[in-house]
Amino acid sequence: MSGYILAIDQGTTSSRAIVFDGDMRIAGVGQKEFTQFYPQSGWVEHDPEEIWETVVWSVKQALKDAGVEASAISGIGITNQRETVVVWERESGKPVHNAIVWQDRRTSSYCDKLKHQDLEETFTAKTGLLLDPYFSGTKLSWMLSDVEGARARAERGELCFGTVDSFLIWRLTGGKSFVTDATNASRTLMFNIGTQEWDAELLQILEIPAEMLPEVKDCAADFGITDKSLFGAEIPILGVAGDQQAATIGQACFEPGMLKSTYGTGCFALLNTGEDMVRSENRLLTTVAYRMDGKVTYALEGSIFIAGAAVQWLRDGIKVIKKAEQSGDLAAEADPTQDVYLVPAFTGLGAPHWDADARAAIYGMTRNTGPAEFARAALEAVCYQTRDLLEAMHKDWKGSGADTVLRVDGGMVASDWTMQRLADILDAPVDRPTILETTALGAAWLAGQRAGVWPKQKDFAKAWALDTEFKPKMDAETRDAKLKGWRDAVRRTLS
Ligand SMILES: Nc1ncnc2c1ncn2[C@@H]1O[C@H](COP(=O)(O)OP(=O)(O)O)[C@@H](O)[C@H]1O
Ligand SMILES: O=P(O)(O)OC[C@H](O)CO
Repeated sequence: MSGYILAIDQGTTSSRAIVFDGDMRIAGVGQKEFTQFYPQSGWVEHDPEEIWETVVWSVKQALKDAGVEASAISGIGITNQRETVVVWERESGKPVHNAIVWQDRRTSSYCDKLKHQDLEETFTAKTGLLLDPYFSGTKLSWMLSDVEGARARAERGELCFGTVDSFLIWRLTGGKSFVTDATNASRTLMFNIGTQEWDAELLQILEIPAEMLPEVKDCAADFGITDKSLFGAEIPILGVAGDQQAATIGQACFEPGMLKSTYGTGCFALLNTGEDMVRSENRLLTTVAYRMDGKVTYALEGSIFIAGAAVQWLRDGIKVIKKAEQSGDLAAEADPTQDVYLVPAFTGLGAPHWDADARAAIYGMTRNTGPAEFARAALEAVCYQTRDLLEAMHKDWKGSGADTVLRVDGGMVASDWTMQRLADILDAPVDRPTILETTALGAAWLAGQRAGVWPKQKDFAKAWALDTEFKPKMDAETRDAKLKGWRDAVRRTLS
């Protein structure tokens, strides 16, 4: 069998497919952006058909780029934007509504209502999550209430719910497999992360019929076989994980205490806590890092909604840069005597504040403030927020090893300026690996080791290679003053 593995990385702004060779090196890539719909303030939707088309296109392109036939692929690993809700007809596979994206805040008042009924603790105890519109459950509930006839159809078993992985597998297998994995299930607000089952009580509260939920499998499992008509050969789907969990795997954070942070549209830091379901006292999430051979490894997660999205705002919103790559150089030109802070609560604030109603603000502007200070403030905001998450993690995690370095990945880590500033603000080293497509690599590894063509966990971890270690250089006085300024700015922004 060849060692070629195909990873499908279905992200928030684009679909990507990567063919890896037997030495786990990238052999071919296909990538396509798709449309973001903003039907109302705070609402974000995707067209599932467009997601599907961009995935199929990307896979074909990646195979072409690698010069490899589908028959040479030993297995597929799928990773995806998490929490995003798709509902489709069981008969036809047709979606009944646009996908409601993880960033969408439309269920904010529904979450408040559940909180006022004192239900947050019930959800947190079972799912490790909080009552925030971010997660799938209240979004699915909204779809069943607001799409005409949907709840009755779901009760009759005519509709399927899935996160994006389930929808893609359904389509890839010609409707033969209706499955998900434990990491994606753990983000829905309906899955009990202790018992590893859909939770009847939570489904009842959210008024969701169990008939519409997929079977939950390990991250490395037999998820189905692709329909031959799609790529010219049947390929087994052998690995699935939500994108942040796939990045944790791709970064080989397999030991308790190991920590990664991914800087894409948002930023998500995951700390491996091993078999311990650590309950946060600092508003972090308890979630499934991965489930292999029926054994669950848990993580503490800090989720920040805006990271690279702040760079997009510099580019598309206030137009101070033309390309994301320019943000670091512009920030480096900023006047060091100006203390300008951006609190990027464009869609509320995630961990550790969970303030859905806060909105972004800039503080400390003078007549001399210009594009360079905006760029620095946007990039520094990501660093400060990471520091807030890591401080919360250190308080929650009593095990050893949480002082270890942070492994980083995602589009934003290409910026040396940002990574150096991150190390300075954290006062800790930041490690950037040679392979920045860590998310895709994690999904590919799940499939590759399952197919028996890639190394098992220990040898895979040994293959992790450092590109650059950013060491802190900022003096303590400067850092403390900056952190104080940031905390003041956040306090003034909270709703
Ligand atoms: N050199 C750079 N400096 C700063 N930000 C960057 C740079 N390159 C890309 N980005 C940001 O990274 C994000 C894309 O990262 P990616 O991991 O592909 O995200 P996603 O998976 O969420 O679509 C974009 O928001 C972009 O603005
Ligand atoms: O698409 P990304 O990389 O921004 O990741 C989105 C997360 O999975 C949302 O929880």
